[in-house]
Amino acid sequence: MILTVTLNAALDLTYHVPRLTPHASHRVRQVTERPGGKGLNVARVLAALGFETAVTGFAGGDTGRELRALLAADAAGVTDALVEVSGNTRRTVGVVDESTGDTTQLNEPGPHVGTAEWDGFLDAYRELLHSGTKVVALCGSLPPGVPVGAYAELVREARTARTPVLLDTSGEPLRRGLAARPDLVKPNAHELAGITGTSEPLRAARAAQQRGARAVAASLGADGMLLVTQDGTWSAGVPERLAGNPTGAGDSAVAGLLSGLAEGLPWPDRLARAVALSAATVRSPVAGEFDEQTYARLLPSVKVQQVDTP
Ligand SMILES: O=P(O)(O)OC[C@@]1(O)O[C@H](CO)[C@@H](O)[C@@H]1O
Repeated sequence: MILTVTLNAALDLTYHVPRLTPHASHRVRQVTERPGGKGLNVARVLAALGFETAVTGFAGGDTGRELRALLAADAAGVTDALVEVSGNTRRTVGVVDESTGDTTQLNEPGPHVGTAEWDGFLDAYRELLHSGTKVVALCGSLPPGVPVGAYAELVREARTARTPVLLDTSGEPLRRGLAARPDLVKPNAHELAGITGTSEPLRAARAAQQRGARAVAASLGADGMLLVTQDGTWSAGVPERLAGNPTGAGDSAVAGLLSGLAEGLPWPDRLARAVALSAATVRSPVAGEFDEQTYARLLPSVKVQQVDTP
């Protein structure tokens, strides 16, 4: 089983408008509601690919109930191992400007999580690690009340359980998480620059590796991905530019890397899967889903190149 953790799960609302203009009123052309937050997106993509997948994290209140009902109705069949919290699960709103394809994201902070709730989660997480979890991904922002070192703690628990662990977060939780030595981190270029102070992706990825990650997969938007590991360094991209909604493309990259890790594929094959899934997600109107035909078409055409190490 592949486990994903979303401490700050969300009900994702996506609005499509013909053109987004600040200070103006808009008619929304299309509305979608999905169970979201980064780890839920990763899990939904994995389940659609046929992997046995479970999600944990917090869910609570009316929004939490709605999120869980949507998850249960999803034909792909993600196992719900979310832990109840007293506060209300947040909503996130993505506004897609159809004239440019650009997306504006508005993310609520999430429910306050108390100390007893966090301790209860840790118990549930340990149990999941010891009951059939093959690989685990820790994804997204932290809700208020959860300690800033939470991911570092979850990485350490995974390492104690000898479960390979991937971390996808940003800022101080990422900085602290790195020091706990996760097997893989997946920052985007902005997040990577934020923690290393360098905007050149290769130098920044190596700096993140020196801070503790065994491997670093940096997503570089339309420029594809860069992967720095102890066995080699590779870059990969798709041979065409795709227009669409990029929200969730990074989560699909995580799904590609995780599935390859679970299957024991060589690093270049994991990277190819991540890049093709990420691009196919841009062609889907909402996060956590990908266009299957685009994925099947792109996967054989992904160019993975070894990067010479000086
Ligand atoms: O606030 P976070 O946890 O950083 O990000 C949450 C979020 O914006 O990320 C996903 C796209 O990656 C959306 O589905 C989701 O709601």
